[in-house]
Amino acid sequence: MHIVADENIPLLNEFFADFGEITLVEGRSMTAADVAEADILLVRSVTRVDAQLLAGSKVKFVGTATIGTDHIDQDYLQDAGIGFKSAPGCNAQAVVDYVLSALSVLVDERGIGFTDVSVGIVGVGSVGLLLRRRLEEMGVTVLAVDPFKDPEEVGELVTLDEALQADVVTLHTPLTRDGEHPTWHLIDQQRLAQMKPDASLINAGRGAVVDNAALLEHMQNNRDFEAILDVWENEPELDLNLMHRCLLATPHIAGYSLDGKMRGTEYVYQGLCEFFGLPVRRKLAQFLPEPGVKRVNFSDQVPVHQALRTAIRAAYEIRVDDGVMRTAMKRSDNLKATFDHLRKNYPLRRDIPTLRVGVPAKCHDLHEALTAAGFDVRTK
Ligand SMILES: NC(=O)C1=CN([C@@H]2O[C@H](COP(=O)(O)OP(=O)(O)OC[C@H]3O[C@@H](n4cnc5c(N)ncnc54)[C@H](O)[C@@H]3O)[C@@H](O)[C@H]2O)C=CC1
Ligand SMILES: O=C(O)C(=O)[C@H](O)COP(=O)(O)O
Repeated sequence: MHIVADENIPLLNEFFADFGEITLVEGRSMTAADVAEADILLVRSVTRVDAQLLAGSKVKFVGTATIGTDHIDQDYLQDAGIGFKSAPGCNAQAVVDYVLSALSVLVDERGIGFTDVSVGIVGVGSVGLLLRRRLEEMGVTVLAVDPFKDPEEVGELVTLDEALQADVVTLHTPLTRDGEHPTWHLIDQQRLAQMKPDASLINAGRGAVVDNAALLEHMQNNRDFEAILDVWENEPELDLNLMHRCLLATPHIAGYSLDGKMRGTEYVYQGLCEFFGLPVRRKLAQFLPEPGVKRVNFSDQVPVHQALRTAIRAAYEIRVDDGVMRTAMKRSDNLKATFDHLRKNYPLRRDIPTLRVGVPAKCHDLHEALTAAGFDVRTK
């Protein structure tokens, strides 16, 4: 069989070489000519997969190594009898780590602790639910909203109006344009006006869930309002004025831990095996390397809040990604290419649970707080 795959999918040979020859293609510029002779198409979020790309091709199966599926015309795939598999939850942990790192910066900026803020979570799926569990175990007040979920399964839910009253609102919905509760421009001028004037908005979902022009205008009129954006309306195009006004800005890398990306490949491989009725022979654990940073130790002198933010930032330091993006954009004469270059050349990062943290046996509060945040805590 012939496989055409986005060149940015990791472990392609390790997982898929047994299926046939693999041709690598640049995902964003993939054309119908690239896929015409393919039996299997493997993509990431930057390839629009629809009739325009696939009509007349031999493609029997499409896999996307991503959580999001807004780039896939699933109705077309179904009508055309083409198999499909995405990677639900593959990088949820990485996005949670991103939000925890962002929160650590926000509370530092305000000279407060994690438990001094309330967090509104919009969308309580893989990412939102994991985030909710981590935050609540850390003692943070959460106001969660999800019109499609049952509180029996995801915990107490509030209305969007109520969630928007939180100190920090973080968005984890898919991008949808129709149905009962579409998310396109869910956060618009009116909703922004409902938020506290000194609130913070985090978007690590999809750019167009926020009306970016309205957000910039809102921030120009409310100097204490902060935004942390990983995703941008119309990316890889970017409104530089919006980026400059954001407290933290990153190039759609919230989910880019090595664990998350490789897990995405594994989930698609499993879907492909199922589709063709073949046994699953490969497992991610065969290929994941040892973490670069393996252990952080704390003494009994460190306050819990300080240990938490140090450990979170040892695992993932959002300010580095923010700095790299700002510098690259400043020097760039092609913003779209720079945005994609930053993503393609993203440095190695591991999920929080891969970091072992040593704490003295007598420090029960510290043990509890770090465990709540997801670390592999050991007493020493
Ligand atoms: N920045 C990044 O690198 C990444 C971004 N994402 C984005 O994050 C999104 C969420 O990821 P998951 O939690 O894994 O997806 P999921 O599908 O597990 O959960 C999404 C949740 O949003 C809810 N939802 C839908 N419409 C809503 C609305 N109008 N209001 C409130 N809730 C609504 C759904 O009911 C569902 O529970 C993905 O669709 C993807 O677009 C995902 C991974 C990485
Ligand atoms: O999984 C998702 O959904 C994401 O947003 C991915 O992290 C995006 O990564 P790319 O597919 O654009 O490389």
